[in-house]
Amino acid sequence: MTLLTIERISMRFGGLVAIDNVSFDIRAGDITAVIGPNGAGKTTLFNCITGFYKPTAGRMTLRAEDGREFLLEQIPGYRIAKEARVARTFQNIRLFAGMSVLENLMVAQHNRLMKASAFSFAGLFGLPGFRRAEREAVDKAKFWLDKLGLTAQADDSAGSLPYGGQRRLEIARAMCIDPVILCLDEPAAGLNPRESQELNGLLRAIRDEHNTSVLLIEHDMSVVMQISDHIVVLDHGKKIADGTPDQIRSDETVIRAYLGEPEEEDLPPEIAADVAAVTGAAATGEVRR
Ligand SMILES: Nc1ncnc2c1ncn2[C@@H]1O[C@H](COP(=O)(O)OP(=O)(O)OP(=O)(O)O)[C@@H](O)[C@H]1O
Repeated sequence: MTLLTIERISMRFGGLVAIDNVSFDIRAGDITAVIGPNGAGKTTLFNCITGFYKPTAGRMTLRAEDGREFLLEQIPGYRIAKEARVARTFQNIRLFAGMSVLENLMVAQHNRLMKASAFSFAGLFGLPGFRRAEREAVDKAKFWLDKLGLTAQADDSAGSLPYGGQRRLEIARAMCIDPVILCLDEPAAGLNPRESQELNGLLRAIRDEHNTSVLLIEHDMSVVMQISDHIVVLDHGKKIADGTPDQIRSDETVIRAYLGEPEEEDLPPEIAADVAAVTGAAATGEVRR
């Protein structure tokens, strides 16, 4: 079933066209990756889907399980998280650094708690409905702390967690809104190989056990190729390919976008490794442009 249809989305910044007429579908239950060289428009596309930007043109239709449809380009950003249940993390981590790890997860459930407190009255007097909602919020926070291996740090300040822990906390916070789509902007950035493997397992579990589809931007091709069901490739704001990891690996246009036109000199090792991961070629000096 198609969960989100992106139709002819464009985003201009003055004279610069960051996204140019891009269309694709996100199926329910898939891990979809958006990849492409630097400046391809990945983050801009993410910002459009999650309501941080309003696209200059195009339509994004999210179909909820209950049959409701949300036109994401039309509704205010806060409703995209609250009602359409599209959650995100950021390329540069954005936690409440001075709050505890547990408090960060409680803040994420603020909307639900405010409603249960009848916007303060039931909360002030500790009425049963509010107390139940509060217990459920704590239980949910504890569930995700456990799932992400952060239980022992629950009372530590979020800012004191090591980098990998902060990345996991951002995912836990996003999961506390029970998202239908979890949008992750470079979740493997800065992780070591072990943490990167753990992330793969976590994202598969989120897809398989929590009825949440995953949309990720990622430069780490070992993550993308191992876990994605569907890959969309952008280059200079345009979609140049869309398919399974195997289809993307052998797509000539994608190989050219990463490789450039053939020349004699060797690629720098870090680019050669990226190209090799996309194409399946050996990550050595034999990859040339
Ligand atoms: N707010 C903005 N104002 C002006 N130009 C912008 C803005 N945001 C992005 N751009 C431009 O849009 C283009 C696409 O940028 P974007 O960050 O979406 O690419 P990206 O694929 O995410 O790149 P990277 O992999 O380096 O993060 C770039 O040329 C960028 O400079």
